Amino acid sequence: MEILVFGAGSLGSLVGGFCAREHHVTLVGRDPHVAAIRESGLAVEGAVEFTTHPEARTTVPDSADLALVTVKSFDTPAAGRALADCDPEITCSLQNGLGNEEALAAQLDTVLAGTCTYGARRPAPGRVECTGIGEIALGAPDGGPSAAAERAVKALRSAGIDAMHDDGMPKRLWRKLAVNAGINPTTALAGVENGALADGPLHDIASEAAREVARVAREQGVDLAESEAVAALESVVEATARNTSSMAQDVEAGTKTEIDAINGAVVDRADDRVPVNRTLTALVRARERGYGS
Ligand SMILES: NC(=O)C1=CN([C@@H]2O[C@H](COP(=O)(O)OP(=O)(O)OC[C@H]3O[C@@H](n4cnc5c(N)ncnc54)[C@H](OP(=O)(O)O)[C@@H]3O)[C@@H](O)[C@H]2O)C=CC1
Ligand SMILES: CC(C)(CO)C(=O)C(=O)O
Repeated sequence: MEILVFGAGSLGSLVGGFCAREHHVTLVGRDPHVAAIRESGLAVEGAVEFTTHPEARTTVPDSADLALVTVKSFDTPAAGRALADCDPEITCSLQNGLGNEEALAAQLDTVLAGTCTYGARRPAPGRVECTGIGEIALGAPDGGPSAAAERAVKALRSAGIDAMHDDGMPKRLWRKLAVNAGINPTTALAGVENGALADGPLHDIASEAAREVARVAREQGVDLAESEAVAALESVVEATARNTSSMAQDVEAGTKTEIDAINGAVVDRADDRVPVNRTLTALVRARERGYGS
């Protein structure tokens, strides 16, 4: 299969690296990472170790069977516009947050929703570290069967990725949103690892944020119980206790966060009051503007 990974950062390099062992893969990213891969290949380290040689470039190729989108959510509209030039048969978001599929579908025909629980970081150009083996779930954004998802899952599985087709993606996306809405801003603002949310006041803030997400999900017709959202949050806190969340890393580095697609998206979609998500959104936006840093 011709697989294009748009956004060769941490996650894109890891997933693209796996895929390159079985398929023709083009990583679209930025220099110096792209230049290093062209020079010496991509070294995958950590929980899995191998070197692979995907094509790497800074612009999209002419065509692709499957495009995996792994830019941060604020770059999704630009990714959609760039991908329209090569018109992939199937495009799938593996990103966190809400709204990525809609942004891609504004430019592209067959768009799938995806969630990914693999962990990745990029220690240096040409290298990517797998910080945790997880799974990728793909499916139609509105749920139901999808031949495109079946095809994409088959391609990922043949490359050694634990991938599955889920015909209930809306619930899966909202459950992951509840986890990220609880963990990411709370760890970012408190400057702590995920494990600090296991109990005490930070647990209370994160779990109330997750409960609000479940309430908004139900307003949107997605049957996510508050207890299920909190249980998902607690299980990820335990499994990723030593992780510094992506938002905590972004705030620490002074770079833009995905707050708009995570807690901001909950606030935008809420019919009712969501005070914890509203407050977390405002505080992270203030940090992005340099307040309190
Ligand atoms: N890392 C992880 O373990 C996981 C991440 N996710 C989600 O996956 C998504 C990606 O995360 P992550 O990999 O950590 O983010 P990164 O910032 O590491 O990767 C995104 C990459 O895309 C590049 N990029 C953006 N726009 C373009 C463009 N137009 N052309 C070429 N390259 C471009 C960025 O470059 P630049 O920074 O220079 O703009 C960056 O290198 C997020 O939504 C995240 O929440 C989900 C599960 C796990
Ligand atoms: C699951 C979690 C919270 C792991 O750190 C994550 O997705 C992130 O950091 O963005």
